[in-house]
Parts: sequence; structure tokens; C-alpha cells
Amino acid sequence: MENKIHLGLIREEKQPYDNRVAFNPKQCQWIMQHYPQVQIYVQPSSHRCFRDEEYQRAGIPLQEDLSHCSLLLGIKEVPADKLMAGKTYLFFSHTKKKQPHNRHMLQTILEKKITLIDYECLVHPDGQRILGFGFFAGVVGAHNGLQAFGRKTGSFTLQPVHTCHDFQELIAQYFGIKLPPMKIVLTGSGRVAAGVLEIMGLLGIKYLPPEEYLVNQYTYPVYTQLKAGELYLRKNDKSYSRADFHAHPEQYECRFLPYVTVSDVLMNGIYWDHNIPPLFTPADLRKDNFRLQVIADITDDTHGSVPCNLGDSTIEDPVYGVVKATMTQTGPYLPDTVDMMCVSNLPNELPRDASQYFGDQLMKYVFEALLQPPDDMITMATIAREGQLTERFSYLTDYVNEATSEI
Ligand SMILES: NC(=O)c1ccc[n+]([C@@H]2O[C@H](COP(=O)([O-])OP(=O)(O)OC[C@H]3O[C@@H](n4cnc5c(N)ncnc54)[C@H](O)[C@@H]3O)[C@@H](O)[C@H]2O)c1
Repeated sequence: MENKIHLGLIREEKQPYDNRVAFNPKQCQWIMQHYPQVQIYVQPSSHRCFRDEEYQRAGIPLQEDLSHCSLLLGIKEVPADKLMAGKTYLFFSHTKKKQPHNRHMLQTILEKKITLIDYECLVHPDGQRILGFGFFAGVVGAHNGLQAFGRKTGSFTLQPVHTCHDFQELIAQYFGIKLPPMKIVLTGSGRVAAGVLEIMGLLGIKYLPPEEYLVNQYTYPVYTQLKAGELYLRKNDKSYSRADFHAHPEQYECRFLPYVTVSDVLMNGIYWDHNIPPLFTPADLRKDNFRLQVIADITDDTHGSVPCNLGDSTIEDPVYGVVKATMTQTGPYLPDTVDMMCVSNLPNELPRDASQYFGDQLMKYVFEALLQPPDDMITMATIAREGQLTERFSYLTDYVNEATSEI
């Protein structure tokens, strides 16, 4: 008993409550079978996508008090008053960019001599992030985008994702669906794009290379995918180098404009930052040849890569219209508008599948290292160790030393 590692799955306490979890009941079961030194406990929750009874049935004890656990796993930020002193926590802390609203939480983590490992900072040796929810954001975003196009044109009906129990139930409705001729352009090549591609494949939408897609008309639904190298070229020599683009995006121009004149739907999944040129401008939106009717902005930055993203929509009310002439918000599914799907928490619409996918990656690439410190990957993702900022994150010193106004 003494040598057991006690691991707790904490209840999500941040408002609004998140419904995801790091490990589902089956994954907990698997871990305890394969790592006999590990005992998992689950803090009861009324809002987790897997019910307390599902954990109980899998033989995972429910326990309100997790003070005997050394390792605590959550998803979102943990409110400061819920943080337990001296523990090791894993969650998405959103502190590495000095986000003001999480300063007080990080200050408390240091005061309480906590070790914080941030999922976002866990990377493979080549720098690729190990954990993320992008794949299911892409799945849900693509479905929502198509659903909006069906409603706007009256040509087909899809059920909202959040009314489906899980991914299997979602895709069961694709059986027999006949989509009208339509042209879909997808941007990006990361996890979000992979999720969108999954939906394109499940619906049998045909892929076409960009150069064919641009010039031809089709009597069936088609899509093309534009990766960063097809979207951005350096202004001076019309070349693209990934490393150079990441370092100096302002020296690149965006080549997306022709696609707004030939596409019905944009599924946006590129990475974006303020110095990366947007896909088109408000002036382009006003032009007569602006054909896009629906934009599923999965990347979802307000006035970001898609300038007519006027702010987030919600899972319950996922689409709003934008009047093209004035770029002002209006109701969805109206003529002469572009419909925007800008939900910022898409994976929460399929939380059971999103959680399982997350837990799988965690089990495969992180779990063993977590049990056998020290490990380079874990060390690099450790923002604080026993109440001290680690060397790699020492740049956060001024952030934590500032007085907190946002508690
Ligand atoms: N709406 C939602 O619910 C939701 C959910 C998850 C992700 N997202 C957003 O979707 C976007 C894509 O996410 P993802 O999971 O596909 O990401 P990813 O990490 O899997 O892929 C990102 C892509 O951007 C490129 N990239 C990485 N750093 C870059 C940089 N500094 N400059 C330019 N390109 C860079 C990568 O090469 C990769 O092709 C992100 O903006 C993310 O915040 C939204």
C-alpha cells in the first residue's frame, strides 16, 4: 500500500463547467491493470461527460477528498481556493503567455508549494505538441459548418452534434445523406484539419487539388485543402519556408482571395497570430464576387484570420449572420449574408470521444514518464516545481510578482 501512487481525477470547478476528463472509466481500468502500483480515485461530478456510476461500474472508487493523492489530473484551470498544497497537478493552466486572468492561480500554486505540469507544454522531441483537442474540434466544426449550409440553402438537414450521445451516433445520421453540389475550402494541416478531413471522408466528399478546384465546376460536392505553404508566399521572392514563415509571417502575403470567389463554404483550421495576414479583408467581403455563404471558423479568433468573425457563438446557438456590406451582425440563414460558426469550445460537443482521444495520447506518450521522474519531456512541461518557477519558465517571474487585480 505504501508504494502505491495515488492518482486523482479532479472535478472541473472552473465556470462555466467543462464536461471533459483526462481518463475515461475504461482507460482508468486499463491503467490500474497495467500499472499495479497505480490506484486511481475519481472526485464525483454532476457535469462530467462520464457519469460517476460509469466509473463505479469500472471499479474506480469515487472519493470527494483527494488529499491522499499525490498526482491530480484535470482539464481546465483550477480555481485558486481548490488547489491543494504540496500536490502535483496536470492541467491546461494557460499561464505561459502571462494571461492576466490566471496570474492569481499561478501565484497560489507557488504559495502552496505545488508542482504544475502543463499539458500544453508536453511536446515530442521534434517540438510537436502531444496533447490537444483539435481533432474533435475539427470534426464538430466541419459538421456544424455543413449543417449551417444545409439550413441556409434548405438542401439538407443534419442534427446538432450536442444532441448526439457520441461520435458513433453523430455519424450514423450520415447514412443516406445526399449533399448538393458544393465547393468547400479547408485551411490548415494540423489536428483541426485532420478532424475536418475525417468528416469529408465519412460524407464521401471528393478531394481535388487546389489548381483543379479553382478553375472547374462540379455536379457533386468537392473540397480542397490549403496548407500554409499554399496559402502564404514570401512577398519578395514568392517562396515558402515553414521555419521562416513561423519566424517572420509579416513578410508573407496571403494567396487565399481567389478561393472566396469559387467556394461556398470555408472551414478554417489554420494557426493564426496577429502578425499573420488574414485570409481576406472587409473590402473583399463587400465585392459582388464574394461567394462564400458559410464560414466554419474553427481557428476562431475575433477579427483574426477571418475578419468577419465578430466574436464567439455558442454550442446552443452556433451560427450568426454577417451583413456583407456593413460587416455587422445579424440573424443566421438570411440572404446576402455570410453565416459564421465561431464556437470556441467545439470539443465539448463531443466530450466522450474528445476525452477518450486525449486520454489515449496521455497514456501512450506521457503516463510512463510521469511515473518515473526525472524525464526530459515532463521537466520541459513543468512550470513550477514545489512552489518554484522552473528555469525554463523563470520568465514568468515578473508576471507572478505583479499585484493581482483579476481574482
Ligand atoms: N474552436 C475550437 O473549439 C478550437 C479547438 C481546438 C483548437 N482550435 C484552434 O484551431 C487552430 C488549429 O489548431 P490545431 O489543433 O490544428 O493545431 P496544431 O498544433 O495541430 O496545428 C497547427 C498548425 O499550425 C502550424 N503552426 C504552428 N505554430 C505556428 C506558428 N508559430 N506560425 C504559423 N503556423 C504555425 C503547425 O505547423 C500546424 O500545421 C488553433 O488556432 C487552435 O487554437 C479551436
